[in-house]
Parts: sequence; structure tokens; C-alpha cells
Amino acid sequence: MTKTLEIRNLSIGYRAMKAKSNLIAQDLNFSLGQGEFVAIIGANGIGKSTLLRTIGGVQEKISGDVLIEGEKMESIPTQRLAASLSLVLTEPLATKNLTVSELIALGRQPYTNWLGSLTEKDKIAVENSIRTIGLESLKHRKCYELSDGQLQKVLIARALAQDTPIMMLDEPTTHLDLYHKVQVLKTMKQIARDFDKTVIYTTHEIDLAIQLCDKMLILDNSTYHFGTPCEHIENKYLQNLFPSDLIQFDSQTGTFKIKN
Ligand SMILES: Nc1ncnc2c1ncn2[C@@H]1O[C@H](COP(=O)(O)OP(=O)(O)OP(=O)(O)O)[C@@H](O)[C@H]1O
Repeated sequence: MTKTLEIRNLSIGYRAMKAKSNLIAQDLNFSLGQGEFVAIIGANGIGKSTLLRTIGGVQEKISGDVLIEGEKMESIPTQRLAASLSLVLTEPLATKNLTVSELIALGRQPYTNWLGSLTEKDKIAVENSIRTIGLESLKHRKCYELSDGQLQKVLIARALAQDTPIMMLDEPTTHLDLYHKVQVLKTMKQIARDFDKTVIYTTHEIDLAIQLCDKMLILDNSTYHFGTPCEHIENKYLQNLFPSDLIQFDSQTGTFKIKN
């Protein structure tokens, strides 16, 4: 399997603080291949978003390397990087006055000219994304008219329209109900499979990730584990992810249960 994303000795954190605590995670090493669907999990504040933003190139790393298709990220020109990697973050949207179609069309920016005019190919990519994510009935609506869950789907469709070999999504299902969480995650997995893309996302929905993902990266206090959900269960890495006073992981069912 071709490696699309390689993380080598990567340390992440926040430089500005200049204190030891600026280091969120260190010496991370893992790689992802074409067609893989991968979740980053871990407790609140452990560093999932920081990691995703760092490997997505919007946050400076502390040290180490992120390689995109074998090339160090910092040596890839911006335009080419935008055609290699799409990123869906949780930040509020600045452009809510656009229609759903217009916002999704912004995903085509790496391929359009400086006027931003869409070619036939761009328009087809936008329509395909709308259909794949199931947004046909909303495509003429203004983004400010959408619910949080609907907007979340639109942002995923925009990343899909960007048509990159790597897609990264920060908590893409937070605002969705259970049915639509599963629908979106299954669609993302299908996209990885059908188009040989590498899809990586952060999540708190560990049960769903166990059922759907090829691999999981578990960020734990001062350590991490990378492997298949089965390997994590066998190695009991999920058992100690949270304090044991309230919940415990049931390895038979692959779910967390509330303690009596
Ligand atoms: N801009 C920032 N400057 C300094 N520290 C930050 C900044 N943003 C986040 N942090 C800290 O970095 C750590 C990791 O935060 P991050 O948002 O990556 O965690 P997370 O695992 O995504 O959390 P959650 O599950 O709550 O979304 C936290 O301790 C947080 O307080």
C-alpha cells in the first residue's frame, strides 16, 4: 500500500508559551496509506485537534516531519498542498452569506483561475459532492439558514469537492444525530475505499470508530498507540483511557459501559 501520509518523530504543541507544558505530544511515528479510514481519539484536551492542525499544516510543529506522498510538507508549494490535502476544522464559518453550492464550490479553489471561474469539471465535482453527502435539497439555501448539523455536512462536501488524496476532519460529526453520524462516517469510509483516499478524523465517538475505522491513533497521557481497533482492544489500550470511577470499556462488545 502506498504511504500517503508519514509522521516522523513529530512533536506538537504551542511555542509561544516557552514553558515545558507547551509540548502536547512528542515523538509520534505512524503512517497512513491509500484507502485507509483512520480516527484520532483521546480524552478532552489531550491534543487531537492540535495534532490534526499540525499535520494539516495550519499549526507550526515543534519538531519532526510530516511527509505528504514522500515529500516534506514545508517544501510543497501552497497551491500543490491545497490539491493534496483538505482540512475541515471546527472554527466558525466567515462566509455564511454564500449558498450551499457556492460554499462547496470554494473547495475547487486549488484548480480554478485567479477569477475563480468554474470549468465544467469543477461544476461536476461540486454536483458530485452535493449528491454524495446528500445535500440536494439544501443546495440553494444560504449557509446562515442551516442547522449546525446541516452546515457540518456542507463543510465535508466542500472538502470532498477539493478532491485531495488526503482528507482531514476535526470532529466532523459533533452536531449530527446518531443516524446522520453513522451516515456521514460510512460515506467517508466509502470515499476512502472508492477513491483510494486517506481519510483521518478526530472524534469522541469511540464506539463508532471501533466499528468503522481501519486504524485508530489513541492519544493517551504522555504516550500514544497506533493500530487497528482489534489490536487496541487486545492490548487493552482502551481500558485506561478514562478514569475508571464512572465508565469501563467492555472488550466483548467494544463499547464503554457506565459503572453501577
Ligand atoms: N492556542 C493555544 N495555545 C496554548 N495552548 C492551547 C491552545 N489551544 C489548545 N491548547 C491546549 O492544548 C491542549 C490540547 O488541546 P486540543 O484542542 O488539541 O485537545 P483535544 O484533544 O482536541 O480536546 P477536545 O477533545 O476537548 O476537543 C489543551 O491542553 C489545550 O488547553
